[in-house]
Amino acid sequence: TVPRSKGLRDAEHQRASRIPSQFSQEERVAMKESLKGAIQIPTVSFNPGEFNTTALAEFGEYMHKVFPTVFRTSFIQHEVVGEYSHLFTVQGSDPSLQPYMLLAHIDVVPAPDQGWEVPPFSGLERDGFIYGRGTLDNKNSVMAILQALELLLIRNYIPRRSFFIALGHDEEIVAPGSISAGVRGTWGSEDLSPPPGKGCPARLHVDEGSFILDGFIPSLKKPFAMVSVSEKGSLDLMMEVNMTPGHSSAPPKETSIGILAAAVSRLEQTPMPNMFGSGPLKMTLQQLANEFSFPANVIFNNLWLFWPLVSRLMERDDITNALVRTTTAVTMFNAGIKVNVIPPVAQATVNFRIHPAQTVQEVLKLAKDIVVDDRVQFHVLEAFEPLPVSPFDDQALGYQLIRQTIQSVFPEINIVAPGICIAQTDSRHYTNLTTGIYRFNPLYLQPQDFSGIHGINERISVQAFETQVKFLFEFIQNADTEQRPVSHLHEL
Ligand SMILES: CCCCCCCC/C=C\CCCCCCCC(=O)N[C@@H](CC(N)=O)C(=O)O
Ligand SMILES: [Zn+2]
Ligand SMILES: [Zn+2]
Repeated sequence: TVPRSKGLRDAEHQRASRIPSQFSQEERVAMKESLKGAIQIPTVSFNPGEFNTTALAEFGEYMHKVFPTVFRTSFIQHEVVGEYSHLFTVQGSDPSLQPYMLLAHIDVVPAPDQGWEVPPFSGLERDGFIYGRGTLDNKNSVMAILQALELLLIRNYIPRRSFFIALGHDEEIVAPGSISAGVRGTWGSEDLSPPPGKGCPARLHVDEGSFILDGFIPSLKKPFAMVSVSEKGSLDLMMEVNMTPGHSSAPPKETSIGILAAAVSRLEQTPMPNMFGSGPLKMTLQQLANEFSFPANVIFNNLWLFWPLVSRLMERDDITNALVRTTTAVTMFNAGIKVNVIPPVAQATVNFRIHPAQTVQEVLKLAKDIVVDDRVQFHVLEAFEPLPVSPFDDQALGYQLIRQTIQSVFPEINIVAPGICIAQTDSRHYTNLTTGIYRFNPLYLQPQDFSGIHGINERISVQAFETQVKFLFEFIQNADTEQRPVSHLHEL
């Protein structure tokens, strides 16, 4: 017989208080319409201090309108932080259980119309998909978290474990002093230590930053859930060349633009070293090894022998290349004042995403050694070291809760593997609060969908959004456990 594992709760308790994640047709229509309404509010972050404040204020009112029960429940405290971020404190019935935090962000990156099949802030539904900026990054999470809570409350749910919902308005802005995630203002300044009365630091923390990945690795037969237990660092480096302006009829051998363009070209043509094998990727691939078809399964089960081949193969694709090295992206270039004036200054900004085996300083030095031109000045605009790896063993409550919820909501997914987020998330601001920081969006993601994030035709299927709500509906209840989850039920 299958030994009855205590699991997260014993069966009797689960049956007595578990609320099934089944939604009426009316609720399903309402949740997708709520997401569409959220997408239609253009909460765009442009640059530090440059937000669409009208849209951000409108979004705050919109949440009140579509989630009335959340806002009128006595054990839920809502605070506006930094004018446009929102912190919900959901007080559980058992104060001995450490709280956790769900994180998402309201702001989105700009979306020029060109290239979009539908206007990027229309929220139009087409062929089962809702299109718009923020459908994957990250209004889907904002709305799914609040929608799940609203549906639970309507069903008289009372949480045992307290939790926070932190909805930031400046996640897409990387700037010194920004109050990313909005909660920083609540928790205090840099140290993020919770003020009195906010309870003990969060026990775990779930944010955007990975997905159920489908089709990212050739010869990997089926999709798998990657829970990002760390994230790459970042370095925003502004390079500048200054020269005496003059008449373009008698130009110098090189202008500031030419000097800087050559420096930038050298950076682009000299990739940072391949660090395969010195980060979480090797562990991810080892967990996936038996999911690959022959001969890949032999290769990934013998990385001690085949790692040089694998590291080279990973370089071929932009996304998997981002897993094996620090990436270099020249994202801004500004220079010149008039066609007949020698340009006094040229500036280029390079966005490095730092592999966990490197540091900001190492990347900065490598960049200087590649540019090798004293006329190019280096200005560090913003930098974050790669994050520490969060625990993902059987005793790691956060990881196991995510894993358990994946297995119940996505029974077809039989691999849940730890990995690294190639982008940055607001979770980097919370390392003072917990070591259990996990990044996972309960959505299938295919490579073509990834190109919609910060790109064109960002979209989410209606079904995927409904399942995301279901995941959170289940996760919040699963988090009520007071025991450590059993990560492996005994098989027959
Ligand atoms: C071995 C398996 C293959 C792994 C493939 C990974 C595919 C990509 C998966 C997830 C990437 C996560 C992207 C969503 C989060 C993006 C959050 C974001 O845009 N952050 C900003 C924040 C900022 N302003 O810095 C960013 O620029 O990173
Ligand atoms: Zn995001
Ligand atoms: Zn983003």
